[in-house]
Parts: sequence; C-alpha cells; structure tokens
Amino acid sequence: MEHLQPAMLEVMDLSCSRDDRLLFSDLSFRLQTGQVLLLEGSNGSGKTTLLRILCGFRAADGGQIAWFGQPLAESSYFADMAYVGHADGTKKELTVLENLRFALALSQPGHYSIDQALQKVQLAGYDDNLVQTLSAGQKRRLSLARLLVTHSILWILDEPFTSLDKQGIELIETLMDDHVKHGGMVILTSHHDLNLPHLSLQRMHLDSCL
Ligand SMILES: Nc1ncnc2c1ncn2[C@@H]1O[C@H](COP(=O)(O)OP(=O)(O)OP(=O)(O)O)[C@@H](O)[C@H]1O
Repeated sequence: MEHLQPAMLEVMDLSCSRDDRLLFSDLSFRLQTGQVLLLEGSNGSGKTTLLRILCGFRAADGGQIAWFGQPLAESSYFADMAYVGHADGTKKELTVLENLRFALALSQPGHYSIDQALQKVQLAGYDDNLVQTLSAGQKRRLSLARLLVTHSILWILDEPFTSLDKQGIELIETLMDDHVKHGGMVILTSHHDLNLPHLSLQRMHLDSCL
C-alpha cells in the first residue's frame, strides 16, 4: 500500500514562467526515501529552473511543495537537502581541506570523515591544493566529497556528470546507489543515460508539461 505512505517530498501543481514563457504548469510528483527522480527535457525546458525552485533559490509562480507533509519553511527541509549545481559551490580561494571543513561547519556531519570522502572521490593527496588549481573534473569531485561529509537526505544534482571522466561517472552512480540504499533521495538532471539498474528510478520529461 505504498500510496498511503506519507511522501517525504510532495510537489503539487507547480507552475513557472520566465520572460512570459510558460516553462511548466500543474507539475506534481512525490518522492519517497530510496527513490531517484531523473528530470529530462531539451535545453531550455526548465530543468535547472525547477531545481532552483526546489532549493528555495527562486519562487514558483504557483503550487506548493511539502516536506514530510509540512510547508518547506516550517520543516527541516533546508537542513535535509544538499544541492550541487553547475557552479559546484566550492570556494576557489580556499584549499580542498578548507572547503570541506567549511561545509562541515555549516551542516551536520555525514557518514564519511573528510579523509574517507577524499579517498572515495579520488582526491586524496590534494588536501592542501587551492581549489582554483584543480581541474574541472576535480572540482566536481570535490563537490561530491562535500555531499559525503555532510548530512543530507535529499541530493539535488544539476548535470552532475559534467566534466567527469568514465570513472567519475561510475563514481557518482555508486554514490547515488549507496545514498538511496541508506534512506536517501536524489533528484537530478542529466543528458546522459543512467546506469542504476537496482534503483527505483522515476523519470519526468519537462517538455511534456508545456
Ligand atoms: N537568469 C535568467 N533570466 C531569464 N531567463 C532565464 C534565466 N535563466 C534561464 N532562463 C530561461 O529559462 C528557460 C529555462 O532555463 P533552464 O536553465 O531552466 O533550462 P534547462 O532545461 O535547465 O536547460 P539546459 O538543458 O540547457 O541546462 C530558458 O528559456 C532560459 O532562457
């Protein structure tokens, strides 16, 4: 009787326009722990805009979002959610280690220590490197390490595979798999096919909302 379980995340009748162009309307979905939602759609269809609304960076034009039955602002949502966007969210003038310590100071600790997370994303040995000296793929790996050292239930990932090599792509898939198997949830956009055969994957095409 899965439909009777309270949805951790419930999006109801969301609508958004930009520059008088309707991106989506009446958009509704529910996401439970252990589930992954893949947002698909052509360039400009509104995927990033929807993620930014889900992160609270931007208001929707209509609709509601609830976290465990509560409006976001009255819930623990913003402590339970972590976002990795196009810009990676790292501080370029700080070292790798300082970035992770900074992230940890603003959040509850996650399952991984900083050393374990750096090992996991294959950045061990880069602790004292300034972020501005890292490659694009290494910066992306650092943003993944940030997810591992801090506590969050919902990962919101905008094009997480960008700049990553084959091993990096497999690494994200492994991390997502681990995360949802331990009670997490993921919403992501990607133009790549996902290789997550053992997970409960929902797909939403934004173009169909127009
Ligand atoms: N800062 C902005 N100001 C005005 N319009 C914007 C802004 N950012 C995006 N848009 C417009 O909103 C629409 C949706 O953009 P969005 O970035 O959400 O699309 P997307 O589906 O993520 O695209 P892509 O696959 O190219 O990343 C586009 O028409 C875009 O031009």
